[in-house]
Amino acid sequence: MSLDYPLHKLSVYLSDDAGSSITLYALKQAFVFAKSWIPFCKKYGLETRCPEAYFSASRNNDLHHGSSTDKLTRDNEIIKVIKGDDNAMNVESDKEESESELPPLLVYVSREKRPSHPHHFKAGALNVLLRVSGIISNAPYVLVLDCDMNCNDPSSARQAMCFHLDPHLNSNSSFAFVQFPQNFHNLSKNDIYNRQIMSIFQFIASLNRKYCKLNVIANGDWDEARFLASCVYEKNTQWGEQIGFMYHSVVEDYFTGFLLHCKGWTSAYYSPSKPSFLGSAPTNLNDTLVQSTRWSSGLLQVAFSRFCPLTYGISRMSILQNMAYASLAFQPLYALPTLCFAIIPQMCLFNGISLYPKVSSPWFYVFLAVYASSLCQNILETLRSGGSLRMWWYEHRMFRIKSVTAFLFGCLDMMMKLLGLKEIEFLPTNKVVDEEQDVRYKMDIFDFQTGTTFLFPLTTLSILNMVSLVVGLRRVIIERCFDEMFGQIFLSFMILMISYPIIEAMIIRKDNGRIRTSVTLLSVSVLMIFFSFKALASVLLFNGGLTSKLHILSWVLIFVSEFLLFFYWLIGQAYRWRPVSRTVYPERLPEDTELPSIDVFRYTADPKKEPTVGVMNTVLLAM
Ligand SMILES: O=c1ccn([C@@H]2O[C@H](COP(=O)(O)OP(=O)(O)O[C@H]3O[C@H](CO)[C@@H](O)[C@H](O)[C@H]3O)[C@@H](O)[C@H]2O)c(=O)[nH]1
Ligand SMILES: [Mn+2]
Repeated sequence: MSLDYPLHKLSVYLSDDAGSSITLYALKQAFVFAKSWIPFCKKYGLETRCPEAYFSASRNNDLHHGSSTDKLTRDNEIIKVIKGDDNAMNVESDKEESESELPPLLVYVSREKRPSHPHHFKAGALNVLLRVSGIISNAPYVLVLDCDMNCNDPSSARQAMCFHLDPHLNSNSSFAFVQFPQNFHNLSKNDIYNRQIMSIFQFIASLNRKYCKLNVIANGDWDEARFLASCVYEKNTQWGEQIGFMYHSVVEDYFTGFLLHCKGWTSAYYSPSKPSFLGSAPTNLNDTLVQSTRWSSGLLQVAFSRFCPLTYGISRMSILQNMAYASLAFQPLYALPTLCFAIIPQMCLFNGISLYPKVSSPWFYVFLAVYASSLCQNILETLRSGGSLRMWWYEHRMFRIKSVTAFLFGCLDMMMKLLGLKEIEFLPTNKVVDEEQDVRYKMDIFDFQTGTTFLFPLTTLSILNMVSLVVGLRRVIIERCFDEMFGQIFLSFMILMISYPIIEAMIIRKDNGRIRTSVTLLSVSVLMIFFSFKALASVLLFNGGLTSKLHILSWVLIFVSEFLLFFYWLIGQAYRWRPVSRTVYPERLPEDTELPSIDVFRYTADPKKEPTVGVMNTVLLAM
């Protein structure tokens, strides 16, 4: 609300998927607060206008806390307002202030959700806001902000308008959106979970609106707005398929952007040195992996559909842009080669089978060159973007960890979906910061308080690598076959270096963030069963000939994995071109520019709550 923009041209909509009375109450308080806060910001030219960020920076929390306790005491009244459908509309207006001083229009929307109707998560919430705002303010531009993001630069909307109003950029009215990079306010110096390298950006979309502005506010006729926010409204319509934000995938930002680009819309990527918006990144392993799993499933939903970038996009956009979309869509498949590299060479080392060329052979240097050059490329990129070697190492570690967990579960989700066994869901990330976990994050200590499903692959692979390295080294010393086995020993060693925090958390650590002994025991048992089964099969089924068959199979798998990695590397090259080819810097708008109006969308959801049944309110809080 305190954007540096003509206030009567802004309308702020809050979608509350949790249908929570506290949110509604907080919104009312926010409006009251805004009446004094906005003039205060303007008078003193504050740059940080998100009250929470401002007060935490100045360590003056009194005002903030004062208002929140008052929130709590008046809670019951608000629940009545929310539940009683008839009283839901609540118009508050303060006639004493002159029009230009009034805070922007503020609207609370809690859409109707019923288990029998898919609500399509965030994209569904956005589309409801598109429709409801269409009959209230119907601005030609929309600014979309997640609940865990805040505006860091009050002039951001003006800056974005520079692109939209630029006659050169928008010469044939095909300019759709300006995207800002995701920046976070809660990262630690080294960011062990590596959220910084995130590369999915969205924020401002201007879409054709289907509605013309009705004077809902004056008439007090809310039936239309209620109907638009009801769960039956979209039945047998093109919403989510042709109109609004797209439903096909849980990464609706990626998919909607992809389709807009396919349809010939253009966009700008704008990354000013002072970040325009700041969000909250997950700061523990569990949240990071939950989020990555959702993204992996959502990306594969696109990759394995008729919208696969490599087929659908190839004729509709430039080859580089298409490669960038494709490399993201297929990224979760990294799980497969990564798993092969973490299991097969180690099993072979354990059994004394050599997979890679001898150190003395010239072919060895081909492998070495490929491996070293890809590492060097990554290191250089991290250093060039202002990172350190240590950051590269954390990034590298986190990518491997995600490959064998989140990416893997994304692949499994997708397989179950293809087999019709499961629907993919949008599990919102946790928004509550756990003090203890936060302390560990700031000290670069991993927090392994997460489900066994996520931990099991990590512990099992670490133990497998540990055992095979020890057995392998023993064999090398006894049989003197260092030359043949060097590749595999080196690989196991690297994996163990990457897994160091996992091993430490299994064996040494005693704090709450350690890995539970039960998980370690489970991994050990599964490995023991696996090894004894192999020995048994070798004797009973193959008369001891299993080793040679395994040798061939291992070779094939490693070859396929190397090939897949090369394929990813190749399509991933397009990314490296993107910042250069798409970053444009806006010029300042002339002082007398007539600015268009903007509808600001914010939306929240309660991850722990079941879909709200039957709650449907569109509350006009202020005008
Ligand atoms: O049923 C839902 C689920 C989510 N949300 C909202 O969607 C936003 C994003 O959810 P969050 O839990 O913060 O997920 P993130 O992983 O942080 O979101 C990232 O990934 C999403 C795609 O998966 C993108 O839409 C987001 O812009 C991007 O920040 C939040 O405002 C939620 O309140 C809803 O309104 N309804
Ligand atoms: Mn978020």
